[in-house]
Amino acid sequence: MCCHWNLEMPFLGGYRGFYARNTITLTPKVVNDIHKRGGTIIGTSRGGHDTSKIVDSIQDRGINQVYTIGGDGTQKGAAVIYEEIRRRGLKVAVAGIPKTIDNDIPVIDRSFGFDTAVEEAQRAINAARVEAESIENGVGLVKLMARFSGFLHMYTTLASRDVDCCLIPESPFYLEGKGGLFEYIEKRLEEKGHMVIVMADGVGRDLLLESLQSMNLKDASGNKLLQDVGLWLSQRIKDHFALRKMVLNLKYIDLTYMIRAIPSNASDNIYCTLLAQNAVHGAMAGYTGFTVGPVNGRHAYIPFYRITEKTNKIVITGRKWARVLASTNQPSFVTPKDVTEVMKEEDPQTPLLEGDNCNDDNCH
Ligand SMILES: Nc1ncnc2c1ncn2[C@@H]1O[C@H](COP(=O)(O)OP(=O)(O)O)[C@@H](O)[C@H]1O
Ligand SMILES: O=P(O)(O)OC[C@H]1O[C@](O)(COP(=O)(O)O)[C@@H](O)[C@@H]1O
Repeated sequence: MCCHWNLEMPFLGGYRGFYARNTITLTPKVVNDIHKRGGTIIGTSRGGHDTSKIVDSIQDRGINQVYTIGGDGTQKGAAVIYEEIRRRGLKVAVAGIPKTIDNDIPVIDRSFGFDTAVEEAQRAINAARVEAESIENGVGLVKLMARFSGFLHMYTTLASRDVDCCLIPESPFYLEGKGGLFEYIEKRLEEKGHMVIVMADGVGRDLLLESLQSMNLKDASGNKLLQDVGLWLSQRIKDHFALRKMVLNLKYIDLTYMIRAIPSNASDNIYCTLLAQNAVHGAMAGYTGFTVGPVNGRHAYIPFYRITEKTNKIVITGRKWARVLASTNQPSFVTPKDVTEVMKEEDPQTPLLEGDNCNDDNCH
Protein backbone atom coordinates (compact mmCIF):
# COMPACT_ATOMS: atom_id res chain seq x y z
CA MET A 1 0.00 0.00 0.00
CA CYS A 2 1.20 3.54 -0.56
CA CYS A 3 2.44 5.67 2.32
CA HIS A 4 0.90 9.08 1.63
CA TRP A 5 -2.75 8.46 2.11
CA ASN A 6 -5.44 10.33 3.91
CA LEU A 7 -8.62 8.36 4.49
CA GLU A 8 -11.32 10.87 5.23
CA MET A 9 -14.47 8.85 5.18
CA PRO A 10 -14.52 6.17 7.88
CA PHE A 11 -17.96 6.39 9.44
CA LEU A 12 -18.18 6.16 13.17
CA GLY A 13 -20.26 3.61 15.03
CA GLY A 14 -20.97 0.80 12.57
CA TYR A 15 -23.69 0.84 9.92
CA ARG A 16 -25.72 3.58 11.59
CA GLY A 17 -22.64 5.81 11.16
CA PHE A 18 -23.34 5.95 7.42
CA TYR A 19 -26.33 8.19 7.92
CA ALA A 20 -25.36 9.77 11.24
CA ARG A 21 -22.77 11.72 9.24
CA ASN A 22 -20.00 11.27 11.79
CA THR A 23 -16.65 10.68 10.14
CA ILE A 24 -13.06 10.73 11.26
CA THR A 25 -9.94 11.48 9.24
CA LEU A 26 -7.52 8.59 9.37
CA THR A 27 -3.90 9.41 8.64
CA PRO A 28 -0.84 7.21 9.14
CA LYS A 29 -0.15 9.18 12.32
CA VAL A 30 -3.63 8.52 13.74
CA VAL A 31 -3.57 4.78 13.05
CA ASN A 32 0.08 4.21 13.82
CA ASP A 33 -0.45 2.54 17.21
CA ILE A 34 -4.00 1.30 17.05
CA HIS A 35 -2.98 -2.35 16.76
CA LYS A 36 -1.53 -2.02 20.26
CA ARG A 37 -4.88 -1.06 21.73
CA GLY A 38 -7.98 -3.19 22.05
CA GLY A 39 -11.39 -2.27 20.64
CA THR A 40 -11.88 0.06 17.71
CA ILE A 41 -11.25 3.76 17.22
CA ILE A 42 -14.05 4.00 14.66
CA GLY A 43 -16.61 2.55 17.05
CA THR A 44 -19.11 -0.24 16.64
CA SER A 45 -22.85 -0.77 16.99
CA ARG A 46 -25.60 -3.31 16.62
CA GLY A 47 -28.62 -2.69 14.44
CA GLY A 48 -29.17 0.51 12.48
CA HIS A 49 -28.95 -1.11 9.07
CA ASP A 50 -31.16 1.00 6.81
CA THR A 51 -29.84 -0.07 3.41
CA SER A 52 -31.48 2.67 1.47
CA LYS A 53 -30.17 5.44 3.73
CA ILE A 54 -26.70 3.87 3.73
CA VAL A 55 -26.54 3.76 -0.05
CA ASP A 56 -27.99 7.30 -0.28
CA SER A 57 -25.11 8.44 1.91
CA ILE A 58 -22.56 6.57 -0.22
CA GLN A 59 -24.04 8.13 -3.35
CA ASP A 60 -24.27 11.68 -1.92
CA ARG A 61 -20.67 11.67 -0.83
CA GLY A 62 -19.33 10.19 -4.03
CA ILE A 63 -17.72 7.24 -2.24
CA ASN A 64 -16.38 4.60 -4.65
CA GLN A 65 -15.04 1.98 -2.23
CA VAL A 66 -16.73 0.57 0.90
CA TYR A 67 -14.93 -1.69 3.37
CA THR A 68 -16.81 -3.32 6.23
CA ILE A 69 -15.10 -5.00 9.18
CA GLY A 70 -16.95 -7.49 11.37
CA GLY A 71 -18.56 -10.86 11.87
CA ASP A 72 -21.24 -12.76 9.97
CA GLY A 73 -23.86 -10.03 10.62
CA THR A 74 -21.55 -7.39 9.19
CA GLN A 75 -20.89 -9.49 6.07
CA LYS A 76 -24.65 -9.95 5.61
CA GLY A 77 -25.08 -6.19 5.93
CA ALA A 78 -22.34 -5.60 3.34
CA ALA A 79 -24.00 -8.06 0.96
CA VAL A 80 -27.28 -6.18 1.16
CA ILE A 81 -25.52 -2.84 0.53
CA TYR A 82 -23.74 -4.39 -2.45
CA GLU A 83 -27.06 -5.57 -3.93
CA GLU A 84 -28.59 -2.10 -3.54
CA ILE A 85 -25.51 -0.51 -5.15
CA ARG A 86 -25.86 -2.90 -8.06
CA ARG A 87 -29.56 -2.21 -8.34
CA ARG A 88 -28.85 1.53 -8.60
CA GLY A 89 -26.03 0.89 -11.09
CA LEU A 90 -23.42 2.74 -9.02
CA LYS A 91 -19.70 2.27 -9.58
CA VAL A 92 -18.85 1.43 -5.98
CA ALA A 93 -16.78 -1.53 -4.80
CA VAL A 94 -17.91 -3.29 -1.59
CA ALA A 95 -15.45 -5.50 0.30
CA GLY A 96 -15.89 -7.33 3.62
CA ILE A 97 -13.09 -7.97 6.12
CA PRO A 98 -13.81 -10.88 8.48
CA LYS A 99 -13.28 -9.89 12.12
CA THR A 100 -14.85 -11.84 14.96
CA ILE A 101 -13.68 -13.82 17.94
CA ASP A 102 -16.48 -16.29 17.24
CA ASN A 103 -14.93 -17.57 13.99
CA ASP A 104 -18.44 -18.15 12.70
CA ILE A 105 -17.88 -16.82 9.16
CA PRO A 106 -18.09 -19.73 6.73
CA VAL A 107 -15.72 -20.66 3.90
CA ILE A 108 -12.61 -18.89 5.24
CA ASP A 109 -10.03 -20.65 7.40
CA ARG A 110 -10.43 -18.29 10.35
CA SER A 111 -11.49 -14.77 11.19
CA PHE A 112 -9.28 -11.98 12.44
CA GLY A 113 -9.32 -11.85 16.27
CA PHE A 114 -9.95 -15.55 16.78
CA ASP A 115 -6.32 -16.48 17.43
CA THR A 116 -5.94 -13.68 19.98
CA ALA A 117 -9.09 -14.78 21.76
CA VAL A 118 -7.92 -18.39 22.00
CA GLU A 119 -4.58 -17.25 23.40
CA GLU A 120 -6.17 -14.96 25.99
CA ALA A 121 -8.63 -17.65 27.05
CA GLN A 122 -5.67 -19.86 28.01
CA ARG A 123 -4.85 -17.49 30.85
CA ALA A 124 -8.34 -17.79 32.27
CA ILE A 125 -8.29 -21.57 32.02
CA ASN A 126 -5.00 -21.58 33.86
CA ALA A 127 -6.45 -19.40 36.63
CA ALA A 128 -9.49 -21.66 36.86
CA ARG A 129 -7.28 -24.74 37.16
CA VAL A 130 -5.10 -23.14 39.86
CA GLU A 131 -8.18 -22.12 41.86
CA ALA A 132 -9.85 -25.50 41.45
CA GLU A 133 -6.69 -27.40 42.34
CA SER A 134 -6.24 -25.43 45.54
CA ILE A 135 -9.44 -26.49 47.24
CA GLU A 136 -11.32 -29.70 47.99
CA ASN A 137 -13.57 -30.75 45.11
CA GLY A 138 -12.81 -27.51 43.29
CA VAL A 139 -14.63 -26.82 40.03
CA GLY A 140 -13.49 -23.92 37.83
CA LEU A 141 -16.33 -22.92 35.52
CA VAL A 142 -15.23 -20.52 32.77
CA LYS A 143 -17.72 -18.82 30.49
CA LEU A 144 -16.48 -17.50 27.15
CA MET A 145 -18.43 -15.51 24.56
CA ALA A 146 -20.28 -16.91 21.54
CA ARG A 147 -23.93 -17.51 21.18
CA PHE A 148 -24.04 -19.96 18.30
CA SER A 149 -20.53 -21.26 17.48
CA GLY A 150 -18.17 -23.07 19.84
CA PHE A 151 -14.88 -22.62 17.97
CA LEU A 152 -13.33 -20.45 20.66
CA HIS A 153 -14.17 -23.04 23.32
CA MET A 154 -13.04 -25.99 21.23
CA TYR A 155 -9.66 -24.48 20.36
CA THR A 156 -9.13 -23.21 23.88
CA THR A 157 -9.80 -26.72 25.19
CA LEU A 158 -7.51 -28.40 22.67
CA ALA A 159 -4.73 -25.89 23.33
CA SER A 160 -4.81 -25.83 27.12
CA ARG A 161 -5.20 -29.55 27.97
CA ASP A 162 -6.48 -28.45 31.40
CA VAL A 163 -10.13 -28.56 30.45
CA ASP A 164 -12.22 -31.53 31.61
CA CYS A 165 -15.44 -30.53 29.95
CA CYS A 166 -16.21 -28.21 27.04
CA LEU A 167 -19.83 -27.16 26.48
CA ILE A 168 -20.60 -25.60 23.09
CA PRO A 169 -23.83 -24.32 21.53
CA GLU A 170 -23.74 -26.95 18.75
CA SER A 171 -23.82 -29.87 21.18
CA PRO A 172 -26.92 -30.05 23.37
CA PHE A 173 -26.20 -31.45 26.82
CA TYR A 174 -28.26 -32.67 29.73
CA LEU A 175 -27.67 -32.53 33.45
CA GLU A 176 -29.35 -35.45 35.16
CA GLY A 177 -29.10 -39.21 34.83
CA LYS A 178 -26.75 -41.59 33.09
CA GLY A 179 -24.29 -39.87 30.77
CA GLY A 180 -25.35 -36.45 32.09
CA LEU A 181 -23.18 -33.58 33.27
CA PHE A 182 -23.77 -34.12 37.01
CA GLU A 183 -22.71 -37.76 36.80
CA TYR A 184 -19.56 -36.75 34.92
CA ILE A 185 -18.62 -34.03 37.43
CA GLU A 186 -18.99 -36.49 40.31
CA LYS A 187 -16.81 -39.03 38.53
CA ARG A 188 -14.15 -36.47 37.62
CA LEU A 189 -13.94 -35.08 41.15
CA GLU A 190 -13.62 -38.58 42.51
CA GLU A 191 -10.73 -39.30 40.10
CA LYS A 192 -8.88 -35.95 40.19
CA GLY A 193 -10.24 -33.93 43.10
CA HIS A 194 -10.78 -30.92 40.85
CA MET A 195 -11.92 -30.04 37.34
CA VAL A 196 -12.28 -27.23 34.81
CA ILE A 197 -15.38 -26.67 32.68
CA VAL A 198 -15.44 -24.27 29.72
CA MET A 199 -18.80 -23.13 28.44
CA ALA A 200 -20.16 -20.78 25.77
CA ASP A 201 -22.75 -18.19 26.68
CA GLY A 202 -25.04 -19.80 24.09
CA VAL A 203 -25.09 -23.32 25.55
CA GLY A 204 -28.10 -25.03 27.05
CA ARG A 205 -30.58 -22.77 25.27
CA ASP A 206 -33.17 -25.52 25.30
CA LEU A 207 -32.73 -25.92 29.04
CA LEU A 208 -32.81 -22.19 29.57
CA LEU A 209 -35.96 -21.74 27.58
CA GLU A 210 -37.68 -23.20 30.61
CA SER A 211 -37.07 -19.78 32.06
CA LEU A 212 -39.66 -17.70 30.24
CA GLN A 213 -38.00 -14.33 30.75
CA SER A 214 -35.32 -15.00 28.16
CA MET A 215 -37.76 -15.87 25.37
CA ASN A 216 -38.11 -13.55 22.40
CA LEU A 217 -35.77 -10.88 23.76
CA LYS A 218 -33.57 -9.58 20.96
CA ASP A 219 -30.69 -7.13 20.70
CA ALA A 220 -30.68 -4.25 18.20
CA SER A 221 -29.25 -6.54 15.47
CA GLY A 222 -32.03 -9.06 15.92
CA ASN A 223 -29.86 -11.64 17.73
CA LYS A 224 -31.68 -13.52 20.46
CA LEU A 225 -30.69 -12.35 23.96
CA LEU A 226 -30.04 -15.09 26.46
CA GLN A 227 -30.21 -15.18 30.22
CA ASP A 228 -26.83 -15.67 31.95
CA VAL A 229 -26.42 -19.38 31.52
CA GLY A 230 -23.19 -19.41 33.55
CA LEU A 231 -24.89 -18.29 36.76
CA TRP A 232 -27.75 -20.66 36.08
CA LEU A 233 -25.43 -23.65 35.53
CA SER A 234 -23.30 -22.76 38.59
CA GLN A 235 -26.42 -22.81 40.72
CA ARG A 236 -27.68 -26.09 39.29
CA ILE A 237 -24.33 -27.77 39.97
CA LYS A 238 -24.20 -26.38 43.52
CA ASP A 239 -27.78 -27.49 44.20
CA HIS A 240 -27.03 -30.98 42.92
CA PHE A 241 -24.04 -31.42 45.22
CA ALA A 242 -25.87 -29.89 48.20
CA LEU A 243 -28.70 -32.37 47.68
CA ARG A 244 -26.24 -35.23 47.58
CA LYS A 245 -24.52 -33.81 50.68
CA MET A 246 -21.20 -33.75 48.84
CA VAL A 247 -18.48 -31.10 49.17
CA LEU A 248 -18.18 -28.79 46.16
CA ASN A 249 -16.26 -25.54 45.73
CA LEU A 250 -17.27 -23.92 42.48
CA LYS A 251 -15.47 -20.81 41.18
CA TYR A 252 -17.28 -19.12 38.32
CA ILE A 253 -15.21 -16.96 35.96
CA ASP A 254 -17.18 -14.93 33.42
CA LEU A 255 -14.69 -13.79 30.81
CA THR A 256 -16.97 -12.36 28.14
CA TYR A 257 -15.56 -8.89 27.41
CA MET A 258 -12.09 -9.62 28.86
CA ILE A 259 -11.38 -11.64 25.72
CA ARG A 260 -12.77 -9.29 23.10
CA ALA A 261 -11.31 -6.08 24.53
CA ILE A 262 -7.61 -6.94 24.38
CA PRO A 263 -5.12 -5.90 21.65
CA SER A 264 -4.54 -8.49 18.94
CA ASN A 265 -1.58 -10.86 19.21
CA ALA A 266 1.37 -11.06 16.77
CA SER A 267 -0.22 -13.63 14.48
CA ASP A 268 -3.48 -11.65 14.23
CA ASN A 269 -1.55 -8.42 13.59
CA ILE A 270 0.13 -9.99 10.58
CA TYR A 271 -3.11 -11.58 9.43
CA CYS A 272 -5.00 -8.28 9.73
CA THR A 273 -2.45 -6.50 7.55
CA LEU A 274 -2.83 -9.19 4.91
CA LEU A 275 -6.62 -8.97 4.98
CA ALA A 276 -6.53 -5.18 4.69
CA GLN A 277 -4.03 -5.19 1.83
CA ASN A 278 -5.88 -7.91 -0.05
CA ALA A 279 -9.21 -6.14 0.37
CA VAL A 280 -7.76 -2.91 -1.08
CA HIS A 281 -6.01 -4.77 -3.89
CA GLY A 282 -9.28 -6.55 -4.76
CA ALA A 283 -11.27 -3.33 -4.90
CA MET A 284 -8.52 -1.57 -6.87
CA ALA A 285 -8.44 -4.48 -9.33
CA GLY A 286 -12.14 -3.96 -10.00
CA TYR A 287 -13.67 -6.70 -7.87
CA THR A 288 -16.71 -6.03 -5.73
CA GLY A 289 -19.21 -7.92 -3.56
CA PHE A 290 -16.61 -10.07 -1.83
CA THR A 291 -15.24 -11.01 1.53
CA VAL A 292 -11.50 -11.43 1.68
CA GLY A 293 -9.84 -14.29 3.55
CA PRO A 294 -7.77 -17.46 3.34
CA VAL A 295 -9.37 -20.66 2.05
CA ASN A 296 -7.26 -23.73 2.74
CA GLY A 297 -4.27 -21.43 3.26
CA ARG A 298 -4.64 -19.41 0.05
CA HIS A 299 -5.94 -15.88 0.23
CA ALA A 300 -9.08 -15.53 -1.83
CA TYR A 301 -11.96 -13.24 -2.77
CA ILE A 302 -15.18 -14.99 -1.85
CA PRO A 303 -18.51 -13.75 -3.24
CA PHE A 304 -20.84 -12.50 -0.51
CA TYR A 305 -23.53 -15.05 -1.32
CA ARG A 306 -21.13 -17.83 -0.31
CA ILE A 307 -20.40 -16.13 2.97
CA THR A 308 -23.98 -15.31 3.87
CA GLU A 309 -25.64 -18.60 2.96
CA LYS A 310 -24.76 -20.21 6.28
CA THR A 311 -22.93 -19.78 9.58
CA ASN A 312 -19.77 -21.64 10.42
CA LYS A 313 -20.47 -24.20 13.13
CA ILE A 314 -18.70 -27.15 14.68
CA VAL A 315 -19.75 -30.51 13.29
CA ILE A 316 -20.33 -32.56 16.42
CA THR A 317 -19.97 -35.80 14.49
CA GLY A 318 -16.65 -34.62 12.98
CA ARG A 319 -13.08 -35.55 13.82
CA LYS A 320 -12.16 -32.29 15.48
CA TRP A 321 -14.93 -32.51 18.05
CA ALA A 322 -14.04 -36.19 18.53
CA ARG A 323 -10.54 -35.01 19.47
CA VAL A 324 -12.02 -32.75 22.13
CA LEU A 325 -14.06 -35.63 23.54
CA ALA A 326 -10.96 -37.83 23.59
CA SER A 327 -8.82 -35.20 25.28
CA THR A 328 -11.35 -34.28 27.97
CA ASN A 329 -13.02 -37.67 28.46
CA GLN A 330 -16.34 -35.89 28.78
CA PRO A 331 -19.57 -37.60 27.70
CA SER A 332 -20.58 -36.77 24.12
CA PHE A 333 -24.21 -36.13 25.10
CA VAL A 334 -25.02 -36.90 21.46
CA THR A 335 -28.12 -38.98 20.71
CA PRO A 336 -28.85 -40.84 17.44
CA LYS A 337 -31.45 -38.11 16.70
CA ASP A 338 -28.74 -35.41 16.98
CA VAL A 339 -26.55 -37.37 14.55
CA THR A 340 -29.35 -37.63 12.00
CA GLU A 341 -30.00 -33.90 12.24
CA VAL A 342 -26.32 -33.03 11.81
CA MET A 343 -26.07 -35.34 8.79
CA LYS A 344 -29.03 -33.56 7.19
CA GLU A 345 -27.52 -30.12 7.79
CA GLU A 346 -24.11 -31.17 6.56
CA ASP A 347 -25.32 -32.38 3.19
CA PRO A 348 -24.31 -29.37 1.08
CA GLN A 349 -26.36 -28.88 -2.07
CA THR A 350 -23.74 -26.70 -3.73
CA PRO A 351 -20.24 -27.51 -2.48
CA LEU A 352 -17.62 -24.79 -2.98
CA LEU A 353 -14.70 -27.14 -2.82
CA GLU A 354 -14.20 -30.59 -1.51
CA GLY A 355 -14.21 -30.26 2.28
CA ASP A 356 -16.05 -26.97 1.94
CA ASN A 357 -15.53 -24.25 4.53
CA CYS A 358 -13.42 -25.69 7.31
CA ASN A 359 -16.32 -27.14 9.19
CA ASP A 360 -14.46 -30.36 9.33
CA ASP A 361 -10.81 -30.97 9.80
CA ASN A 362 -9.20 -29.88 6.57
CA CYS A 363 -8.58 -26.31 7.50
CA HIS A 364 -7.71 -25.25 11.02
N1 LIG B 1 -29.17 -9.93 7.45
C1 LIG B 1 -28.72 -8.68 7.66
N2 LIG B 1 -29.03 -7.70 6.78
C2 LIG B 1 -28.59 -6.44 6.97
N3 LIG B 1 -27.82 -6.07 8.02
C3 LIG B 1 -27.50 -7.00 8.92
C4 LIG B 1 -27.92 -8.36 8.79
N4 LIG B 1 -27.44 -9.05 9.85
C5 LIG B 1 -26.74 -8.16 10.59
N5 LIG B 1 -26.76 -6.94 10.03
C6 LIG B 1 -26.13 -5.72 10.55
O1 LIG B 1 -24.73 -5.97 10.71
C7 LIG B 1 -24.25 -5.33 11.88
C8 LIG B 1 -23.44 -6.28 12.72
O2 LIG B 1 -24.18 -7.46 12.98
P1 LIG B 1 -24.05 -8.23 14.37
O3 LIG B 1 -24.80 -9.51 14.26
O4 LIG B 1 -24.44 -7.29 15.46
O5 LIG B 1 -22.47 -8.47 14.57
P2 LIG B 1 -21.37 -9.36 13.82
O6 LIG B 1 -20.95 -8.64 12.59
O7 LIG B 1 -20.27 -9.47 14.83
O8 LIG B 1 -22.00 -10.70 13.51
C9 LIG B 1 -25.46 -4.73 12.58
O9 LIG B 1 -25.48 -3.34 12.35
C10 LIG B 1 -26.64 -5.41 11.94
O10 LIG B 1 -27.76 -4.56 11.87
O1 LIG C 1 -22.70 -7.76 24.33
P1 LIG C 1 -22.38 -7.47 22.90
O2 LIG C 1 -21.50 -6.30 22.72
O3 LIG C 1 -23.63 -7.41 22.08
O4 LIG C 1 -21.52 -8.69 22.36
C1 LIG C 1 -21.85 -10.03 22.58
C2 LIG C 1 -21.62 -10.94 21.41
O5 LIG C 1 -20.57 -10.49 20.57
C3 LIG C 1 -19.70 -11.55 20.26
O6 LIG C 1 -18.62 -11.54 21.10
C4 LIG C 1 -19.12 -11.45 18.92
O7 LIG C 1 -18.25 -10.34 18.93
P2 LIG C 1 -17.32 -10.05 17.69
O8 LIG C 1 -18.06 -10.65 16.53
O9 LIG C 1 -17.21 -8.56 17.63
O10 LIG C 1 -15.98 -10.68 17.94
C5 LIG C 1 -20.51 -12.79 20.58
O11 LIG C 1 -19.72 -13.87 20.89
C6 LIG C 1 -21.29 -12.35 21.77
O12 LIG C 1 -22.38 -13.16 22.00
